[in-house]
Amino acid sequence: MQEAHRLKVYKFGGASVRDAEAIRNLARIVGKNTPQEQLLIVVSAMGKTTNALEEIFHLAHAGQDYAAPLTALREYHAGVAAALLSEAGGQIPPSTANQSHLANLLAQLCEQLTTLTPGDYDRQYDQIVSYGELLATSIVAQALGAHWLDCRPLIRTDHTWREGRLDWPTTEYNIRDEVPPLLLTGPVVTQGFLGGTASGATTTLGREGSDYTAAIFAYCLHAESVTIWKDVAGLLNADPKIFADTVRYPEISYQETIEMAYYGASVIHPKTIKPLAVQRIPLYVKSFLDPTAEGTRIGDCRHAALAPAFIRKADQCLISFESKDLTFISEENLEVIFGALAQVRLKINLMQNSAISFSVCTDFSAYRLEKLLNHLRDHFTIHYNTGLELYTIKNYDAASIQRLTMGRELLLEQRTRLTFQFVCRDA
Ligand SMILES: Nc1ncnc2c1ncn2[C@@H]1O[C@H](COP(=O)(O)OP(=O)(O)O)[C@@H](O)[C@H]1O
Ligand SMILES: N[C@@H](CC(=O)OP(=O)(O)O)C(=O)O
Repeated sequence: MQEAHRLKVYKFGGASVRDAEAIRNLARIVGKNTPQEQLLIVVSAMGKTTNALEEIFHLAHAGQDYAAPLTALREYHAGVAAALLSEAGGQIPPSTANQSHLANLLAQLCEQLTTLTPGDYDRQYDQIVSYGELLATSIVAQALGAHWLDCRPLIRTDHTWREGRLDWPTTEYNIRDEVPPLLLTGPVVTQGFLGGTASGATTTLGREGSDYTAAIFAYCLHAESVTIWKDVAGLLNADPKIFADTVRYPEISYQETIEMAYYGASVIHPKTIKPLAVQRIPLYVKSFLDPTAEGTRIGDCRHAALAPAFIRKADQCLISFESKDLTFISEENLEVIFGALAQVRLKINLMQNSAISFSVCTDFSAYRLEKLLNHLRDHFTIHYNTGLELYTIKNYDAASIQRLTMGRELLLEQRTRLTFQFVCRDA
């Protein structure tokens, strides 16, 4: 077995491959690599394709007409592929094999949509929504003249549809067996977000899970570094789409980053950091709009006190459970509540206990909430509020709390030495 030395892993998300010009920009970034460096390129679905596929799947599963969004999706991908070929000025050789690869994938998607059956929503979701990454990588591999690698037989997961849990030993064995020889022949392009079960069904790793895929490959191949190319200057102290006056962290530790991702900083998928930290592989967050700019280095470092970080999680639900007979919330009650939350797969973002009531803040899902109520309404009196926001300030000070809480009615508030969190109504 050959070891991949001096391997870099690049991850390009939806925004960086949203149209032909974006893919040409990607090709310029990749072209800066020296021949001594091997490159594995992980690519997400183009633009908002995953949302479009979710909508198509939802309509198809409900037996409704999905022809219009499916046509739009086909034309979008075929249009980008055609633009890359026609405007390549001879740089990208048209390959019949690759053109038919894309056409085959589109035909497979159409075919699979006609075979959906009632029920079994999450499993069928994965079989359809995964086409976003398959299509995008087909186009990008063609544009780069790179090898197209199907990651699904390599990244082995269990049957937790829409959030496949990794079988690390099998995945590591598969990747180390298959990928190093391919890397010797030039850049390899593969899909983010996808995995496969032992029986060959497709799984997905959770929305925005392509960053995690990059970390999985980097871990298994002992990569030198991972770079995720984003539309921002690096890891900032807040999402610039929500907060004004953001500052960039030039360097930040794995631990700070994992906490920011956990609290909801959507720039990095929360599962990305651990595999990299275990092997001390640095993670660079860089701007595909300004590729030579410094960006952020995430690694094993010590740094001075960081500027407070502001994180908002929207679309939250606050659920409170009260014992029906004024008995205290006990460990036995909590066991029942936690068990039910795990069963319906509602994740706790914040929790608080008082004498006869226990409150949890979770991402809102009407379907999962209904299932939870069915499980627990005989045991507890349950109240819930939807349309809420959860704010977290990491490394807070008085001024940052004042800035964020001013004029807001707080429904729940909690602070530790370094973290201040509150739930309030959606502005
Ligand atoms: N702390 C943060 N620093 C930088 N960007 C952030 C932060 N929190 C949220 N974001 C958002 O993350 C976006 C980039 O992540 P994402 O949309 O997942 O990229 P992609 O899908 O292209 O991989 C930015 O456009 C920004 O709005
Ligand atoms: N395409 C998937 C996976 C992903 O990670 O996408 P992005 O890298 O664009 O966030 C999603 O939208 O959830």
